[in-house]
Amino acid sequence: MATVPAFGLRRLNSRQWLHTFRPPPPPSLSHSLSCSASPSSLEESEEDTLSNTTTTTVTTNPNNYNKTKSFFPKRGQSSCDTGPSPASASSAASPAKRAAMPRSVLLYSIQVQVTKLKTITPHMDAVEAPCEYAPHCGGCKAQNLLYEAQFRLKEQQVHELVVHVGKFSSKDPEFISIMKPIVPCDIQFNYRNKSSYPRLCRWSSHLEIKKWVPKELLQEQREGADDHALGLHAPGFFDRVLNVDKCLLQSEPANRVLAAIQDCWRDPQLGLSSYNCHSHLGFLKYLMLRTGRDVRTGLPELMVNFVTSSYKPELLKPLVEKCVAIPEVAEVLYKIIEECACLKGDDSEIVLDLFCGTGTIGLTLAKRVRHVYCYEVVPQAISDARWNAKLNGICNASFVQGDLNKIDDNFGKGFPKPDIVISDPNRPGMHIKLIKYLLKLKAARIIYVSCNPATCARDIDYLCHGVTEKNVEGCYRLRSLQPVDTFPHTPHTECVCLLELVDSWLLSSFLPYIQLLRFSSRFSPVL
Ligand SMILES: C[S@@+](CC[C@H](N)C(=O)[O-])C[C@H]1O[C@@H](n2cnc3c(N)ncnc32)[C@H](O)[C@@H]1O
Repeated sequence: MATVPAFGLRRLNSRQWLHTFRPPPPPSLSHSLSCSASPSSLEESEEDTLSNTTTTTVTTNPNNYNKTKSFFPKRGQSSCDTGPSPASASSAASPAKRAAMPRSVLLYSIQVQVTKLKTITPHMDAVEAPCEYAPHCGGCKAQNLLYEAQFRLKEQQVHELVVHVGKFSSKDPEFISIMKPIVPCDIQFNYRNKSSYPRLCRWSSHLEIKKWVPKELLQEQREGADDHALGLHAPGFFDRVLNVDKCLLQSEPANRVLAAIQDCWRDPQLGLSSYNCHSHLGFLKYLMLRTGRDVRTGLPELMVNFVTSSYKPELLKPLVEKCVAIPEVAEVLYKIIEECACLKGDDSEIVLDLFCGTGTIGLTLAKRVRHVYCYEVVPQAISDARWNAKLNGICNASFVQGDLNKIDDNFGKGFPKPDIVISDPNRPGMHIKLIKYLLKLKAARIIYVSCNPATCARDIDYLCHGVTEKNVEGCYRLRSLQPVDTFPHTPHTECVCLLELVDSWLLSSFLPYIQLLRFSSRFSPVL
């Protein structure tokens, strides 16, 4: 991922994976990292000038990128770099910023040390974050950026990655029709249907002994406030939890359940203790809220999952009684996938659904195809997928549990050649073994769904252009790339890419002409 919009600042994430697959990009691909900085070594007048600009240039060559760099520049942090070349200065910085840059920045290597951070002028797209926890939580860092600016940045990010990492030319006239404009999210809040992730992730709702308190509230805390918290991880701490009564991203019903639990779980009469991850003492560990819909009735459903250190369901009974359920689901992504699949609808096609999770994509398509073969590594997801198929009365879907990073030559023997492959990997993207397999399989169409535009760009590059270092030839053509903003106020963007096998693309492009030729030759002896 190239840049993350936040507070008018831009951060360049680590692109460690590039080391493994590609040589570093040429210097022309460097981007700039914006941060407020006061170089203490510069003269007074220059310091003033520079602190009024907002730019310090740091090259994004992955070899130079310091993985431990924090999201925001920190006091005392220093970075050593060459000043922008006249070329990059002219392209990367606005004329106003360029004019404000001291000459030394343009001509010499500089070391910048951050001594003071101060917002001089808010970014023109800055808005007030609607969530009271935004300054402390860190879950949705882009909340105080105008939503329109958020999704434009995401669109630009996908575009840049597809050009620089995917090596598609933006000058190619066809590229304009391939790159679709981003689909913004209709629901900018309350869209999240799951509010719990692995332990180290800040988005888990945790019950832990260590309550994290913002600095300004420390006094209040010392004056006897409760030291237990149910909420989200404080940024950068695995053992501190910021108490949260409401999260604007999770669904309204999930918030109502959270409020009901917050209301009573500390009641001493219930005898509930929160878990301490250091001493391993305590009962309540995690709370997971998942919003969904009953597939038979379409009625809303909310799953509330308490993770405890021991099995004592009777202790949870009072909390369970407090919980209510009303859901919300966003289905736009599945509609786009279905459109891309362009199914004939005559029950003749075979679909291979890779990384199927609980089978949602495959099952959405199953009623219009001959058979769907689905693969997934998590056994529980496979049994849920089978259950989903049963509930929906779908008999033409098979689910296989297996690790797609460890496929061997036998992979593919269990199903006929698919017409369409759906691949929806998690953030690391597809393993090279799977890419090689797909290039050998040569299905007519691949729909690549991705939650990480960087690995998506890499994988479509491999599928279309091959991997020279590995002697692999690409055989697909990118037909469309649709970014979808499924997670407003966070840096995440989903992409749905349609790739067509070059042979079948040529055939479908020239088929009308071939038919015309045949038709003409039948009626015209000249041809
Ligand atoms: C982005 S989710 C896809 C979810 C699914 N397509 C859906 O719409 O619900 C990625 C899925 O890939 C699975 N996965 C991750 N690594 C895998 C691997 N090496 N082999 C097979 N499945 C894997 C994850 O468990 C997860 O369910």
